Amino acid sequence: MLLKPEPLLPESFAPFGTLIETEDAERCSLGDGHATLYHRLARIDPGEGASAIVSIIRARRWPNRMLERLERHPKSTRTLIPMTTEDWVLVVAHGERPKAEDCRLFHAFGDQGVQYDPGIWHHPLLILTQSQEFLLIERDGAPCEGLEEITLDPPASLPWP
Ligand SMILES: NC(=O)N[C@@H](O)C(=O)O
Repeated sequence: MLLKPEPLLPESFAPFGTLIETEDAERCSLGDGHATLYHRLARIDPGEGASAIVSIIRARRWPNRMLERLERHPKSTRTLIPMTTEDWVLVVAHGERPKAEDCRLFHAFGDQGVQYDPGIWHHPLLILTQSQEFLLIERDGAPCEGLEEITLDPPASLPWP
């Protein structure tokens, strides 16, 4: 199943979580006008009894165009914000056991981050360069604690080599 990229817009991403970007954000001037604060871009939900932590993921380019699995983190939101300006892409899906045809492929600009709602299926990070770092705001715990995975069989595929 060949996925077709869609632009990452607040309304198209809303069923999966929150798009994090400065456009249309409430803002105020700081430091005598030398800075602008873009306020409350997302609200973190670390899940019951947990706190949120900040981590960094260094993603490497996916080795081929075949996407064979999805993952989810049922207990908390998961916030991913690129630390460099390169565009990137993301794949998300709804449902208890989504199939390749349920997957949506979004093309994100380098100044767009996302916050997945708890339990939203997503593919591991997909970047367009060799390596890119992302700030991750996640539920405190051991790395990958609570991660669930499913296999996409048949796989979904990216529309580029
Ligand atoms: N493996 C990987 O890139 N995972 C991320 O999507 C994440 O949510 O941690």
